[in-house]
Amino acid sequence: MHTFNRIDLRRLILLLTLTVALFSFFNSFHASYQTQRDLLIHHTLESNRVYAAKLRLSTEQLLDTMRQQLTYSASQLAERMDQPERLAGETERLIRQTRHFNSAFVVRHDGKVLAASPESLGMLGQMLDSAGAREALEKRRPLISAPYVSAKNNLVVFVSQPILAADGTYQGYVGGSIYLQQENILHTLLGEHFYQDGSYLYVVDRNRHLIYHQNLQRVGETVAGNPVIERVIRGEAGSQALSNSQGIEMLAGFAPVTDAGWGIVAQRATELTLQELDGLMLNILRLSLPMLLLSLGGIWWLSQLISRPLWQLAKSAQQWDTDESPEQVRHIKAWYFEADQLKRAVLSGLALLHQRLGKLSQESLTDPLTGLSNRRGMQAQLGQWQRQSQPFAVIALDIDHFKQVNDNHGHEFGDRVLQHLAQQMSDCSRASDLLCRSGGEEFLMLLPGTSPEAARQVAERLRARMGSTCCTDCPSVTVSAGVAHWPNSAASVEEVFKRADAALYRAKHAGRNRVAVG
Ligand SMILES: Nc1nc2c(ncn2[C@@H]2O[C@H](COP(=O)(O)OP(=O)(O)OP(=O)(O)O)[C@@H](O)[C@H]2O)c(=O)[nH]1
Repeated sequence: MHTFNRIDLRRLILLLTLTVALFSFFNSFHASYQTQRDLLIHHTLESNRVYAAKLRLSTEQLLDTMRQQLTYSASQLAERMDQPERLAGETERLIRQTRHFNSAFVVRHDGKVLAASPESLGMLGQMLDSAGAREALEKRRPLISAPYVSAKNNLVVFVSQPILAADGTYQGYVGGSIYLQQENILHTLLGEHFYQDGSYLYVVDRNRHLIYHQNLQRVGETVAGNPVIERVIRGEAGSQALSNSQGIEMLAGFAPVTDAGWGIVAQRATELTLQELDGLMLNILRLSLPMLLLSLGGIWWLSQLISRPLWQLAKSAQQWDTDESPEQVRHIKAWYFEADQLKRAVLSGLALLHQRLGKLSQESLTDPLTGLSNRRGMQAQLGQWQRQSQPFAVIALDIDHFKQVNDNHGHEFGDRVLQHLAQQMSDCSRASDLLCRSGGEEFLMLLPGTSPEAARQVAERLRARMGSTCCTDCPSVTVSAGVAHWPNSAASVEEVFKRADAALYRAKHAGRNRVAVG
């Protein structure tokens, strides 16, 4: 019983295969998650890099067009610096026709504003002293200024072109302002590319000032400690995962606009990118679930199929001592090698066991000296006759003066006499009779379906044979016998044996070598 409390093979197989199956499933799920994650991050970085590079080209083209416009204006104005209407007309044209600038100016070499559009600015005739104006006057070459706060308190970037007379004399410059914190050409150019999926971009100048950002509040802000900005203002292009100035993980692509000293950064929050992955993995899980359940069912079924023969063999071990067990074992379907070998071994073991048990049981019911039944053997047979209400006669036999035989001729001789009597009993009886050595030199013959008289005759015949035929080298040995019958002599079986014993006692007392009927 104890062994059956232990975990069985089926559960072990189930445990093992389920562990392996679930481990493999989650391992491949995890690997798939990691691969998809890396792929998604790689794709986002790459698309942001390509996107930044594309906008860099667009921005460079825009700046180029602006310069061409201003170069054209400068060439038109070189000989007309003394014609205010022409100057005003040109600044107006720059604003209205090109739509590149929020305001346009023609400034004399000493900083005086000769023309300004829109007129509402009220700048005409003023002396400019802003950073952009000073820089343009000092450097006297085409310029894109760093962002600065203009005279009208706008955060601007100023693009200017020197006006040179035919002899090369510097006369001033013509330029346009881009108001960074208002609708401007950069918004038109960059804003239309703004993604709706959480991607966004910004532009910084060489001093890390934001000159374009979707959030206008941030324009003009200086961003420090951002590795991508550091790289892009060094002139590098590429992509990088980073933690931005607000501590948010970002996937950024970047490209420098070298001429202007600007850097364009396109980025998307890593978390937003990976949100797609959660949905993707859930989908994978949902799609693979039916297969997983099917596999688990298969594992359960297979584990049962594999363990069943061994379990049946193990269970049969509880009943190996019964006569039915070989038949039960034979019916076990041992469909694979090990189970088949075990079944064969069990069957041959069982055959041997039953043979031994049979022999042992035979030996336990038999008297070893004479080969007749002993008392236990006789009881077994008697029980059967009683159940069948089978009448029988009893002959109780006892060798006369057997002690003397032993004393005079030795114990071995005595044994041979006992064997001889057994032989004679056998010769005088039928196959259905039960012959038994019930004690030392006491014997019983049970004769089923035999009348008291017929039994007496058998006893008489036996007595006569013993008297005349003993061993060749020994004096004649006689026997006395008492006969009784069940149910004629007594109602109970115990009583009928007593009756036979009593008859034997009488035969002894009457002089031995005779038969008495009880
Ligand atoms: N050789 C031999 N002798 C046995 C065996 N079993 C019992 N005996 C002997 O049988 C003898 C029986 O003696 P008793 O019971 O005195 O009976 P008896 O000498 O036959 O005398 P009565 O029965 O009165 O004729 C004893 O001496 C036992 O030792 C046996 O297996 N072999």
